[in-house]
Amino acid sequence: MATFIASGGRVWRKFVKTFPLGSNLSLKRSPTSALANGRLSSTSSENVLVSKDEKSGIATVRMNNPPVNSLNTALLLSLRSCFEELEKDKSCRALILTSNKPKVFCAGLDILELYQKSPDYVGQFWEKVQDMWLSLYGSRLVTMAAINGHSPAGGCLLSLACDYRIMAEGNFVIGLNETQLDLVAPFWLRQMMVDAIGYRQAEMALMVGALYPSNKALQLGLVDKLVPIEDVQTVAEEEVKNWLKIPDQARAITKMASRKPLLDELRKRKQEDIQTFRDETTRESVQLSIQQYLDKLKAKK
Ligand SMILES: CCCCCCCCC/C=C/C(=O)SCCNC(=O)CCNC(=O)[C@H](O)C(C)(C)COP(=O)(O)OP(=O)(O)OC[C@H]1O[C@@H](n2cnc3c(N)ncnc32)[C@H](O)[C@@H]1OP(=O)(O)O
Repeated sequence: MATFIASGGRVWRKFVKTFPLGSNLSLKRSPTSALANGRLSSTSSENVLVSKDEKSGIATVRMNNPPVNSLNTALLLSLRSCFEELEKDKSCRALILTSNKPKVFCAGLDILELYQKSPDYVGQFWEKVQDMWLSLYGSRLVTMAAINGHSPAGGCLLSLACDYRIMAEGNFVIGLNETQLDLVAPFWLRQMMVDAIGYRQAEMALMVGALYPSNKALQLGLVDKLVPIEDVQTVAEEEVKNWLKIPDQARAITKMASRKPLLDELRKRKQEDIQTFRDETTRESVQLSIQQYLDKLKAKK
């Protein structure tokens, strides 16, 4: 039986303040997890579970927002807060982002946050998406997406913001399907897709809102490695350890040099991007498409 330290370090005490510890403090870990050998700190909010191996400095962040980890306001705030706290924690060197519920990594933005809401509300919501992305994409840490299930739209956004993507084999999809909802992926999301799979493939994928099965995603370079679902976490930990053989400072400076232009561009155009999102999302025809998409999701059952 592992012992969990809920307030072992500065970062965790802060978390306890931010997220009152709930009944899920006894974070479940895969018995094969390499972190089982280290000293583990853990804490939890209701929607994000965090554990950190003190020896290696590897944190695992598990999204825990049933049923499908859709990114609502609360989850976006928790993720951002968690990324920022880990960033400040000098002993933290890497972050593995995964789902506490295998089979769905993240279903993307919570569509209900975009449906029948005021322009001000959706504008504020979009700013939370931007801020969460800025904190993950701009992180000094090694960031690894352990994609243990479906990862459409905002789920793909989270994955693309990481340095490396390991996905579960099988019948899971990933991609930017925004146009299927009558939405247009913003420039910074489109750019990450171009950077990952190249201009032509990204252009086609974005236009048709393609969702790719994991083997096709590997072929395109949208993900970097495919493994059986039960091995996703272990392989992510092994991969992180390889990355950590590189000196942190040189790796982080190199990462920032390549990401700074896109980070700066969003910072500069933040208000314009919010305005576009507000205008587009609240358009009557887009609201109708969102309603139809929601109906289609419900009819699936
Ligand atoms: C620049 C200007 C413009 C800019 C606009 C730019 C926006 C760009 C950025 C990103 C946009 C987005 O992410 S838009 C979101 C896009 N997301 C998607 O298209 C994913 C939709 N979901 C799915 O495909 C599936 O749920 C999937 C993830 C594969 C899991 O399938 P499952 O069979 O396991 O689960 P389901 O039965 O489908 O779902 C369980 C319940 O969760 C609900 N649900 C599923 N996905 C949901 C979601 N995203 N938001 C809310 N609710 C969701 C379902 O309706 C069910 O509700 P009940 O029936 O009540 O139980």
